[in-house]
Formats: sequence, structure tokens, C-alpha cells
Amino acid sequence: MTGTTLEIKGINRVGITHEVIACLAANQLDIIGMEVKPHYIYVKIPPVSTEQIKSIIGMIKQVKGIERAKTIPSLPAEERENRIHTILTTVSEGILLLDDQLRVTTINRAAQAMLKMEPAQLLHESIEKLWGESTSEIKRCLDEALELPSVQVSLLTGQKKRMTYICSYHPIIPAENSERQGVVVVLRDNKQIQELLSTVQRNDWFSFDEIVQQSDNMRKCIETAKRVAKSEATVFLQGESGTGKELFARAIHFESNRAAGPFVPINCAAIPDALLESELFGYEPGAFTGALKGGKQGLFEVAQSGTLFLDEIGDIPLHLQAKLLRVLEERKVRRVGGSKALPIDVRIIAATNRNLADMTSKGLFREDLYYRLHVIPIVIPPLRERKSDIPMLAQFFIQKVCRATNQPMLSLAHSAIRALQAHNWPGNVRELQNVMERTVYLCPGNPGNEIQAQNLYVDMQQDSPGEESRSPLSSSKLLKEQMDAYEKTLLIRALKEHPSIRQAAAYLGISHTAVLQKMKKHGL
Ligand SMILES: Nc1ncnc2c1ncn2[C@@H]1O[C@H](COP(=O)(O)OP(=O)(O)OP(=O)(O)O)[C@@H](O)[C@H]1O
Repeated sequence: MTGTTLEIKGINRVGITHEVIACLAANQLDIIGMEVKPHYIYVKIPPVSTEQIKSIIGMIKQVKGIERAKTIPSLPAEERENRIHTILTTVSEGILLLDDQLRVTTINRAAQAMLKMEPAQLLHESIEKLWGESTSEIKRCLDEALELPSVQVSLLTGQKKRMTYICSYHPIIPAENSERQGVVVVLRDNKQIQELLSTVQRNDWFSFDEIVQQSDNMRKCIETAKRVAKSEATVFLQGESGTGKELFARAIHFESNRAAGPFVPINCAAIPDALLESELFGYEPGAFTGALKGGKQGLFEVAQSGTLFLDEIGDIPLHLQAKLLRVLEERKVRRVGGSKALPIDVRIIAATNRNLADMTSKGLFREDLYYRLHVIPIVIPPLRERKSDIPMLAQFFIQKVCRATNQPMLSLAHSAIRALQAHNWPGNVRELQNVMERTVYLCPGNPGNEIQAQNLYVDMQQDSPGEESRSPLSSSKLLKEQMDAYEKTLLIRALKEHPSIRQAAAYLGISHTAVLQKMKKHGL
């Protein structure tokens, strides 16, 4: 409402406000709004002329204890309201304010756009009309004055379409021991969040051009992968550990129409059985002891509109294989302890270094799941079958370390290239990467900055058993180094002879996490 607003400053004296009001009453002026705080009185009166306001200010200044009086644009409360209004209309989150009966009292522009509803359809309506069955969390927020973490909610929009939003609920706690007041509901568009996340994670962007190769068999693999990237088909990557399966999965995702969505990798072998189910499918609040209060999204939900990379799929226990198959067939996921099935829009890329067909015939992997995943198989050859890639890859890793450590660029002498090509690389590209890093760090300065064969820190033992290795470490092998080399040989053998890491761990008599740690240590 328009009017003239006065700011009056004075001492704190009983009755001073009353005397100021008397001045206004003497001028036959109504009070539209008023605020009082120590030393200040703010009054809003109907519009008056400049002459009239001058005379009123003159009168007010006569009141004992008044130091000054002046006109200001609006009452502080109006100012605050205006600022809040500006914030509400400019934020990208949808905001709804609910009263203590959970009726909508305020709705901002973003919420109207998200819900595709006019304010008239929402204001003074009960939130139940909007949220349907899922108002229990809002009621809890109000009753227990609890700030509740974000949860996914599926809501019916004005166009009668179900959309998924991320909602958080915040109680409005009144100033001093008054009654509960209401709830602020903050809505975020699921798609927007995914897009935001993927722009933040853009440094993970990866393309086929970054896969270093020059061999014919790798070129063929890349051609196939590029061809299927744009489709929605499930890709099944097979290859020994360290051959670059994850790089392929990333490149396929970023070449696909889902590139703006998330790429979510999960190593099924690295997660203990007990956690794998809830990691993949999520859980509802209270699903088990130790569960997070607000429940948890599973990776299928996190990967919505993107790609889920199921690495080491052969290590999924049988009971989860059945659940995974159901999710892939129904394209719906049910959280642990939940009854609602959430639709999922996720592309699957699976990878394994095991012979899954063999595992299937032995009953260690479900045949139906195998065929569900085995849609577009791509077999990435081991490094020993593409020796022409070795010089390029080795030089690539040398450059990487030299750049990172600011040292002069090193190159490979012919003798070094020959030695690298003679090795059989059980750990594939990952092992080559380790060897080159170690070599650059430990290589003594050579003339022309060339790495010679004798500078390579490569364990040649597996190439010619019994023969004295040409590695620089071999001439003076300490006990620890020899034990390490022996451990690596045993580990490789156990992994080759057993269909899963878990079984290799059982054979070696150590835990499966210990096997993973040792594999990492030896670059396997
Ligand atoms: N062609 C390549 N060009 C550049 N780097 C590569 C290439 N292949 C593999 N690497 C590197 O080697 C390491 C292992 O690759 P990656 O993790 O993709 O292998 P993987 O087959 O998925 O292994 P695992 O089966 O153990 O999960 C990574 O650091 C990766 O960057």
C-alpha cells in the first residue's frame, strides 16, 4: 500500500511512542503500519504533501527526547519482505512455504514452473493434495521441528505427469517459545541436478582419442565401440585386468547421447557382499541397523539419465545376480526395505576379466543374466597380443611423469623398447604404466636423456623363469624384494586359476580386500 513512511530516532522513554502517535492523530492521520525498536519508531501514514510532512516532522521533533525525524522509502518490514521476495523469485530451487496445517501460503516462481501449476491452484491448498501419500516426512518435519535431508519424491504435476524431484524440508521455528509455525519445502529438479553435476565433473570427460593405441586389433575394438556408443545397447567389455576396460566404458558414455548425464562406475569386486545390494539399489529409512535416517539412493538412481558401469560383474554374488536381472528386465528399481518401484533410465556397460561363459557353465554365474548383459561384446586384447602399442604407450606414460615432475623429457632407447616388447605383461597396461613411472623416478641421468634396457624396473621373472632377471633390482635383491616378487607370482597364479577374486582369496587363505590391496600394490 502506498503512503509516506517516517523514521523517528529518540531516547528510550516510557510514553514517547504514544506522544508521537498523538502528533499524527492531531493531524487526522491514520496509521497504516508501525514498527518500534530501541531508539527508533517507524510509522507509515497515508500519502501527504511535502508541506504537510514538513509540519508533521516539526511537531514530532517537539516531543521530549526525539532527536530527529525523516521520511524513508518504506518500513523495515516491507524492506525485508521485498528482499525475501526478490530472493524467492530469483533462486532456481522451487520453494513452498506451508503453515501449521500444511497449507501452501507462499510459492515461488521456480516451484510454479517445476510443478506446472498456477499459484491459484496451490495457494491455501493442503500439501496432501500435491504430495499424495508421501506427506509423512513433511509432517515429521513439522511435528518434530526436524530438518530433513534431501529425498527423492515423485510428484504429480499440473499436467498430470509424474516427475521426480529432490526435496528437503525445513521447519520454520518461531522466535521465542511460541507454537510451531510451518515448513519450508525446497524442490530441486532431478534432471537439473544431474546436469549440474555432470558440468562440475566435466574434467572426467574422456574420448576415444585419449586411448593410446596403434595396433590393428585395438583399432578394431575402438571402431566397434564408437559404432555402438550412440545406441542404447548394453555393452559387455571383456579383457584381462589393466587392459583399459574402464577407459572404453568412459569413452562410450561420453560419445553417447547420455554424455550430459552421469557416468557412475562401480567395482563389484571391491565392495563387500553385505554392502553391494544397498550400494546398487539403495535403501529406505530404517531398512537395517546402521542405515542412514533418510535412506540412501542406490547407484542405479544416481546414474539416472546416464550410464552405470558395472566393473568386475563376475564377482556379483548369485543372490544379487537375480535382483540385478529383475532390475534390468523391468527397468525399475526397488530400494532395500522399500515397496515402491522407481523407474530407471540408465544404460548399462558391464566388464569382466573372467571367463563368464565358463562361469555360467559351472553354475557360478546366472545364464539368463549373462545373456542379458552379453548384447554387444567387445574383447579388449591383452598387451602381449598388441606389442606394437607398447612403444607408444610407454612413451605416453614417460611424458606424463616427466611433465608432472617438471623434469627433462626422457625417451626410450631401442634396447629398452625391445626389452619392453619381450616382456609378457600379465598386468597389462596398468603394469606398463607402473614400470614406466618407477623407471622415470629411479632412472639415473643418462646421456641424451635416453632410457636403456638396463634402466627399466620391470620384473622379467615371469618371462623366462629361472633366468636371472635384467631388472636393476635383480643384481642385489634384498629379502623383501624377493618376497614381494614371490608374492606377486603366487597372486597372479591364484587369480588365473580361480574364477573370482573371492575364490582366489579363499585359496590363498586371505581376505578378499587383502587380495585387492595386493593387486593394487603389484599393479595387477
Ligand atoms: N590404451 C590406453 N591408453 C592410455 N592409458 C591406458 C590405456 N589402457 C589402459 N590405460 C591405463 O591403464 C590403467 C588401467 O586401465 P583400466 O582401469 O581402464 O583397466 P581395466 O581393464 O578396467 O582394469 P580392471 O579390470 O583391473 O578394472 C589406467 O590407469 C588407464 O588409464
